[in-house]
Amino acid sequence: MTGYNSNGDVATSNANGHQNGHNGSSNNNGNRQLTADYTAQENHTNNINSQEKIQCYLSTEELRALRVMNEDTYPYEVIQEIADFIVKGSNMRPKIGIICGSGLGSLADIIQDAKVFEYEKIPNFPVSTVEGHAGKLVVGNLEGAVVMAMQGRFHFYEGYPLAKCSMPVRVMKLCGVEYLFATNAAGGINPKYSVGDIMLMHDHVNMLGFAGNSPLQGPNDPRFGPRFPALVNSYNKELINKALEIGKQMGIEANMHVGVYSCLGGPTYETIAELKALRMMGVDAVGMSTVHEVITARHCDMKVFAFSLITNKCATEYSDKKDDEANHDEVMAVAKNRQKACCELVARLIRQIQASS
Ligand SMILES: O=P(O)(O)O[C@H]1O[C@H](CO)[C@@H](O)[C@H]1O
Ligand SMILES: Nc1nc2[nH]cnc2c(=O)[nH]1
Repeated sequence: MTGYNSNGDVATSNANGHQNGHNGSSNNNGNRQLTADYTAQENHTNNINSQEKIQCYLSTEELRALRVMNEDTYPYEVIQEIADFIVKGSNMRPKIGIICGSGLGSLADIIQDAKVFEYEKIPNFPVSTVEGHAGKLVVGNLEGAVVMAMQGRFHFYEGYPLAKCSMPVRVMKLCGVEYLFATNAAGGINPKYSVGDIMLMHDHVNMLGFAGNSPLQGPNDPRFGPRFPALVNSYNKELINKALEIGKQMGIEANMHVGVYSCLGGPTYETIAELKALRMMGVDAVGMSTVHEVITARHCDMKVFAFSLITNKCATEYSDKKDDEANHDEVMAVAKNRQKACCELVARLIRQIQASS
């Protein structure tokens, strides 16, 4: 059920009167607090009487997320306002946009002369609710280029519609961004991949698209791009080749692959049968993000470079071993261990883009 607190924020509870969200566990900011009282509208199974006041423990971020989730689509003008806010507030016009994957937020820490915007202070911006996604937009200089980096992306499983998950890519476009660098943590399905490897994305299988869901659903605004965009050649070959060359220079070519990523809705990790099916479809790595961002970026004609950090090996055979189960702590730990290599790859590639422009 849904109710509203005194600030007009939306708060929800399930049939047992417990709040929806994270089952009482702490969110990424750890500042869970009493944020709302609301009047229960009906009897609950735990005998809370009708009209009795109950307390709702959602963090301020979660309440704001719920409110933003319930907003409708983002028209061009609203996205323009957000872009103007960022360009004016930073006094910079970025050329490269970076989306940091789970545990890869340090990609934004290497940005110099940074102007940092917390998502909750950006008008009409969603907020991050996942651990490992700090919820900050960082604008500044990296290897001679002005970049804007999202320390925290939005996922479908957080409750945001896909168009909202990838709305920041359009903000990037209207800020002046020409290149999207999207990174993610992913499970390796290709048996040749090891934990810690980097897979440069050269294609994707859009499972959410198979199910009839797209960030471009709804009326098309031609100021962003065409109604029916083509997606072959979505991943810029020149940038992939440059990254492979950089991998050699860094001495990590044995841990680098070029492969196919697939995005599932999450938040569950995959079953063995699903992983087998994905492998049969030619998928090398699986996650819960990136594809809708790439679609949105290609729709508005941005050049795309994307890679997956393989944070866990996906089991494709049945076994009783607990080790076979993916978990987010492991994902974060591997990302932390490999963040230096990921940062270096991104920095060197940006240096090359700058050198050749
Ligand atoms: O894709 P990113 O944001 O890197 O995160 C990946 O890791 C999380 C699961 O551990 C999911 O959010 C999945 O999408
Ligand atoms: N769907 C999915 N997302 C991930 N993110 C990191 N690892 C995984 C995984 O194994 N599956």
